[in-house]
Amino acid sequence: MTAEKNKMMHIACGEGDVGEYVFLPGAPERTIQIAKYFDSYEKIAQNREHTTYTGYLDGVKVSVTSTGMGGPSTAICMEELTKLGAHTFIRVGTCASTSKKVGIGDVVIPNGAVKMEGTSSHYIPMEYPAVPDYFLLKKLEEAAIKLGYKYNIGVTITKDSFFTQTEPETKPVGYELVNKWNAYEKSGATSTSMEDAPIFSIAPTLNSRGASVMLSATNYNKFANQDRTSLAEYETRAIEVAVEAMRQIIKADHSNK
Ligand SMILES: O=P(O)(O)O[C@H]1O[C@H](CO)[C@@H](O)[C@H]1O
Ligand SMILES: O=c1cc[nH]c(=O)[nH]1
Repeated sequence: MTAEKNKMMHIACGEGDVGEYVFLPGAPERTIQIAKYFDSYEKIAQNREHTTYTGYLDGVKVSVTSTGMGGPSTAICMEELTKLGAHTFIRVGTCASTSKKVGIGDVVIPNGAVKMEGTSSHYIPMEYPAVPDYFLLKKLEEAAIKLGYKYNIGVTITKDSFFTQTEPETKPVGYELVNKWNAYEKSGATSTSMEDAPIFSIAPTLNSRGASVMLSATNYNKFANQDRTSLAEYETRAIEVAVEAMRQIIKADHSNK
């Protein structure tokens, strides 16, 4: 925390500002879209890439904080939220399809993440797998079924760099990137984005739980241009699944107390 205001250095939230249950979109603009699903909400803070709203779901305090893009800011965000009492994190993101099984507008719930990124290795050994919390994963799947959305459960690829995925052949190490992306695909990975592996890896080290639900922004074609205007009509699907799952997680947690 900073000395003067007792606020966390990056997310700019202080004691009592956030709930134990937190949604983690990458994009700051998505925070308000998620907060609108709360029973009530207020804007708490905005600093750098981190915007936070806090409100209530079925009487329990919950928050949404944007992580920004990629592992480093996501790690900072989770660390600071944990210091303020958060213990359950659901990423609500967008991803690209890396499989014919996933089309644009599909809901994607990762059951593991390829660590094509560097942040998780600051916490845990590289050979240790990045997997979401199983209970959270189950609740996300149940929510997708309840809401009737087409969903995929599969391995996601977390990368540190966007354009080395969308145009790998143009990069100096393209010879390696292209082969890696082909290998991940042949190994069955169904999606890619930029925050899942750090969330899955860091959560247990903070005695917390992490999982992810994403909306596929593309059809199977990692080189396609993405038309973001066509996304708006689908984006709420991942949010709805995340909110419904969080309600059920909260209910289960409280009935177990
Ligand atoms: O949709 P969000 O959560 O912003 O995440 C995805 O979008 C960004 C890249 O465009 C990366 O952060 C990627 O993970
Ligand atoms: O292509 C995409 C879309 C969303 N997120 C990514 O990381 N890549």
